[in-house]
Amino acid sequence: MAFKFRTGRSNRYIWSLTFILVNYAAFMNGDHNQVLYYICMLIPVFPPVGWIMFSGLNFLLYNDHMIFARWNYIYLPTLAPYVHGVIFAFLLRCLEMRYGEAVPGFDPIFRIQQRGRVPQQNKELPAEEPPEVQAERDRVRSAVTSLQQDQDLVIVNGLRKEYEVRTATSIFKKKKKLAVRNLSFGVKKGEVLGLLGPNGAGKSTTLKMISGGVAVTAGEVLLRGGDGAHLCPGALGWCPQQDPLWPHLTVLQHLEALAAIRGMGEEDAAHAISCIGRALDLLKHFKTQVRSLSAGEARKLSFAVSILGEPAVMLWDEPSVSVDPKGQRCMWKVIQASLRSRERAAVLCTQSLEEAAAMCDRVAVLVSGRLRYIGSIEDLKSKFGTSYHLQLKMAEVGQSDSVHTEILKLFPHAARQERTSSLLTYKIPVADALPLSRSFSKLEAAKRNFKLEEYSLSLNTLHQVFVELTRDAEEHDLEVASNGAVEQRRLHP
Ligand SMILES: Nc1ncnc2c1ncn2[C@@H]1O[C@H](COP(=O)(O)OP(=O)(O)OP(=O)(O)O)[C@@H](O)[C@H]1O
Repeated sequence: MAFKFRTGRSNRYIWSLTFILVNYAAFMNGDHNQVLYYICMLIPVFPPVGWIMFSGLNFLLYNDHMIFARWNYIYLPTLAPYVHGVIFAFLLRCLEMRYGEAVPGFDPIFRIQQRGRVPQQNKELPAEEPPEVQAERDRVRSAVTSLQQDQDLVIVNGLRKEYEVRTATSIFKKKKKLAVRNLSFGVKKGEVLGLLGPNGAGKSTTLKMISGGVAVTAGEVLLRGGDGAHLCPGALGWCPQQDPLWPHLTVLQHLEALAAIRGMGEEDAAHAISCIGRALDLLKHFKTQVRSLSAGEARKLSFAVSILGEPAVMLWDEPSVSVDPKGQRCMWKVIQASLRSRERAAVLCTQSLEEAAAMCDRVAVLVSGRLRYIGSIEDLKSKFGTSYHLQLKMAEVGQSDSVHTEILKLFPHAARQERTSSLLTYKIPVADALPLSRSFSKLEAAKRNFKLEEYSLSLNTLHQVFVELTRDAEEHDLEVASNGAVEQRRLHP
C-alpha cells in the first residue's frame, strides 16, 4: 500500500481499515464457504484475527476430539504467519528494489548492515586530462605521500564510485553504473570550492562520499580540522540535496537539537541560533513545524543546520535551490561570514553560475564523473571565453545551407554549434572576428542579401563557456546531420 500511495498518506490508513473490515467479513463467512476461507488464509491479518476469535469463542464449546477435527481452524492459522513472514519479506525486498526505496540493509528494524568493504586504491589510469586537472592530481598525490596536508582540509584522492543497478528486465540482474571515475582535488583552508556540472555528472555522489554517507568504491577521502587534527565525518557541516529534517519538529527544535549534538553550551547555542535565525530571516518561523514550511524556508533551515557550531568543513549540495533571490543573498552573506576564519573550508555544489562566481574561490567542473576543469572562474573565462558567439535568425525556412556557406566565407574558422530550422549558432575565433567594425558590416550585408530576421555577435558569456565545457563527450562526437534539427561540433579553446 505504502508503495502505491506514497504521496497521499491518509489513503494508506483508509485502505488499511478497508482491508481489516474485509478480513472480518471474510472470517464471518469463511465458516460457510471453505474456498473463501482458504483464499483468505493468504491475507496476513486473517489468520491471527481468526485464531483469536476462534479460540475466544469456540474453545470452550468443543472438546479435544472436536478441536482436532477442526484442525484447519487451529493449525493452519498458527502456521500461516510464519509462511507469510517468508513470502512477504521476499515480496517487500522485490518491491523495494523495484521502487528504489530502502532495502533491509538499511532497515531500522532488521538492522542488517552491509558488510563493510575496505576501499581499494583506484587502479584506473587517468584519461588524458587538461593541464590544470593534471596539476591538481599531482598536488594531491604529493600531499598524500609526503603527509604534508597543512594546506588542505579536504583531500579527495583517486575517488571512484560504482553503483549497482538492477536491469529493467530482471530484479536479480545487476549492472554497474560508474558515477565518479578517478577524482582528485583538495580544498584549501579558507577556500570555497564550487562543484559544477550538468545533471548526473556525479556532484552529489562526490559530496556523499566525502560526508561518509555513501561508501567509496576506490580511492580515499582525508578530512582535517582547522587545528590539523583528523576530522570525523560526524563533525562536518552537511547540507544534502534532500532536506534532512523531521516534519513534526519546529525550526527552533531542529536548531537546538543540532546545537546539543555538536556539544554547544546553552548560552553559546542560544546566541548562535538567534544570529543564524536573523541572518537567514528564519526568526519568524522558529515556532513553525517543518511540515508547514515552504520549500525555500525548509532549504534555509537545512543550510542553517549545516553551519551551526562552526564546523571546520562544510559541504553544501545546492543549498539555495527554491530560495528566493533575497534569501540567496542572505545565504551568500552567511557563507562569506563563515569563511572569514581562514581555518575552515567548504565545498559548494551548485547549478547557478552566478552563485559560483559570487561565492567560490575556485571551481571544479565535473562531466560524466570526470574533472574537466579546476581553477578560478577568471581563468575559466580567459581560457575558454576568448571567442565570439554569433547567432543568426532566418526569416525563411530552408535557407540554412546557403547562409552557412556565406558565414564560412566571411569567417573561415567559424564552428557551427547549433542548427534549427530558423536559427544558426557559431563560435568564431577572435582573430576572425576582429576588427569588429568590419565583421558588423559583413554581417549587415549578409542580413540584407539573405533577408535575415536578426543576428547577434557577442563575446562568449560565462554561461556559454560552461555549456561548451560541459557538453558531453558523446555530444561532441555527434555526426554532422545533413537534415537534423540540431547539430553540434567539437570546439577547442
Ligand atoms: N543510488 C544510486 N543508484 C544508482 N545510480 C545512482 C545512484 N545515485 C546516483 N546514481 C547515478 O549516478 C550518476 C551521478 O549522480 P549524482 O546524483 O551524483 O549526479 P549530480 O551531478 O549530483 O546530478 P544533479 O545535478 O542532477 O543533482 C547519475 O547518473 C545517477 O543516475
